[in-house]
Amino acid sequence: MEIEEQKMESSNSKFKKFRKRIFRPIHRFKSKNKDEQQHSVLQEQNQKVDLLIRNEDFNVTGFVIDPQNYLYHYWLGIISVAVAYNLIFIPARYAFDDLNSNLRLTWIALDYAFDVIYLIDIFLQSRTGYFSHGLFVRNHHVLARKYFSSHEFYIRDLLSIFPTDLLYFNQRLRFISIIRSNRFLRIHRLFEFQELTESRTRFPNAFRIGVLICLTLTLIHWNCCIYFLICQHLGFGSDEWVLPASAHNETVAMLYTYCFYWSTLLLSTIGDVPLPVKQSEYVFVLFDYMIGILIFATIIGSLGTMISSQNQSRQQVCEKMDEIKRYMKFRSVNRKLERKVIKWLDYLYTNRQVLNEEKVLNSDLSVELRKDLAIKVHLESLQQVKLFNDCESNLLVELVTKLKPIFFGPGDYVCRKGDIGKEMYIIKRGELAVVSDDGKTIFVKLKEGAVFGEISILNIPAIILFELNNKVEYLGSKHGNRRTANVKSLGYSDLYTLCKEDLWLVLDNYPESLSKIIEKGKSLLRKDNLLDETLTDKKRHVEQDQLLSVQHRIKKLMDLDELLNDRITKFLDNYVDSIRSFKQQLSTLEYSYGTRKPSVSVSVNIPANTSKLHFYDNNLRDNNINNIIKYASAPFLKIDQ
Ligand SMILES: Nc1ncnc2c1ncn2[C@@H]1O[C@@H]2COP(=O)(O)O[C@H]2[C@H]1O
Repeated sequence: MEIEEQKMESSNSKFKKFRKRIFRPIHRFKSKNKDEQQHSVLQEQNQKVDLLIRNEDFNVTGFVIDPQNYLYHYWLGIISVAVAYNLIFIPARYAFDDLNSNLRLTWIALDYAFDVIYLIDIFLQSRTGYFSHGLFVRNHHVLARKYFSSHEFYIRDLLSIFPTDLLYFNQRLRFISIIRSNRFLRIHRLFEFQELTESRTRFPNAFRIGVLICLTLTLIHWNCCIYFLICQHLGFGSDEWVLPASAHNETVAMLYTYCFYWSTLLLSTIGDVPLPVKQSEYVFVLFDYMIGILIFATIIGSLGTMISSQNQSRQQVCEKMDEIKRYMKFRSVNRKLERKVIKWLDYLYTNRQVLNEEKVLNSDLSVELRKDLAIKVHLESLQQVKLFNDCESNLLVELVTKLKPIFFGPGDYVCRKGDIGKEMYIIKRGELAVVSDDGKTIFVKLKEGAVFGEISILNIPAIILFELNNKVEYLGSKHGNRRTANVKSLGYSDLYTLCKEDLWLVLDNYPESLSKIIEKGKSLLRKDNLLDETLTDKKRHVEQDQLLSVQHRIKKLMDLDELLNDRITKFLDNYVDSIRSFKQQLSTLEYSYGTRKPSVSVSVNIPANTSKLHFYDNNLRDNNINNIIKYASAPFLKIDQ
């Protein structure tokens, strides 16, 4: 009895301990109020996040692959070949037994070579970095831990390399390829390769068509294998639908070709194949037709999308052109101008793929990427510009981001003599000319890389500096900020413009380059005798002042503003003080003289920097106290007793 009681007690205490262990957390949880619970949940979450973001996760600890690297892409290509091999040859070898048994050694070699690739792929996946909180995790311990604890590893990758070939030792399953079909599980790597290539290729549409063809051929191939298996199962020549009895004597190549042909006819829904006889045959054919319709719809749909996406830009262009034509008709534009506009649009839309460069560049790109792209596209052109030859490279980089594309047609004037210059031009493509006023005589031809329109925006001038004795004097360029010549486009030309404000904003930070550019501008003017060099020292000083950019002027104005504020504050202080003292002295006056007419002298205490105010102190003598009070609002009065 005692023993039994002891047993009972010990089992009870064990149960209590067990209960305690199980329910302790629940009790603890119950005891907390809702806020506490939420707090603890948050804390747990924070701890998790803390676990996720540790500095050492981002440290380089060993070999790690960056998925954005081309090496990763190449590897995906290799593993995709291995997957494709299995997808194609496992069903083929299972269906066409001769193919399997005739080349047994080759298959064994290929199978295990690709298995090695599968194994390497597992290793590489465990070393593939990823982005966490915007940073690249490159600690291989962290990567491996994450990969080997993931479902994907167990369900897809490990299972796909599971050595099912061991079943070969079973007499009934000897060298039956289908037992290796777990290798299909690695198909996600094939899709990954396809997606990555699609996003990276320069010919996405051609690639998509290629993928579509491969997919269709694979489906036809599988269907062909299934058809052959069904024929084998039902017996060759057993009815009209299956392969004829003579198929026994045919080579594998011939049998495969026939089955592939049959499968293509069926899946492409062309038909023209023997009608099914047995129920199982009907079911198979029906199933095939349905798959065929799906394939057909996918092909047509994909091709349609591709073609329409290619035509989309052309269609948009046509719509725009129609709109402009409608407008010209509505406004009764004459035929000549209309023809010119149409010709221009035609050139613009047929020769230029990118219509709105700015829009494209400003779309989804970061500021840095936009800058990089602008540098790549324009820097070379800007480096060719002689005006900027000796300038700092950073200046060019800054200027590059300010360039804007502009196009001109044959005979278009880019600028006319006497116009106010607001931008300079860099020729990207095409030919322009400096021409006489009537546009017939060509003085100079300007070609690719040349720059023009810089003179009027460089501020070598001030338009009018002095107006002494009714005589207007000019400094620097005799034309001031006006265009010095007519520039005409000879054919179609692509130019980049750089506007005056942008240029000066950038040049502000590069004073050395600024003086070099000004010197070059002067030498250009000197060549055409457009530079007034009879500058006195004073004029030079004024010239320099004129060269100050808008920013400098704004800064000066702001300084002036501060100075003015200071003065006003001082002035107000003085004003208050003098009012106070005036009131004191006035009350003293009233007290001393009573009702007698005061005889006072008023001295004006004006702050040094204040302009003179006219007070009529003589009047004060004649007026009474009220008059004095009236003048009290004037600040600078000091009344002596
Ligand atoms: N003889 C010339 N050779 C090359 N370019 C010129 C010549 N004369 C004028 N230009 C350019 O034509 C431009 C007309 O506008 P700008 O005066 O601003 O700047 C002028 C120069 O860049």
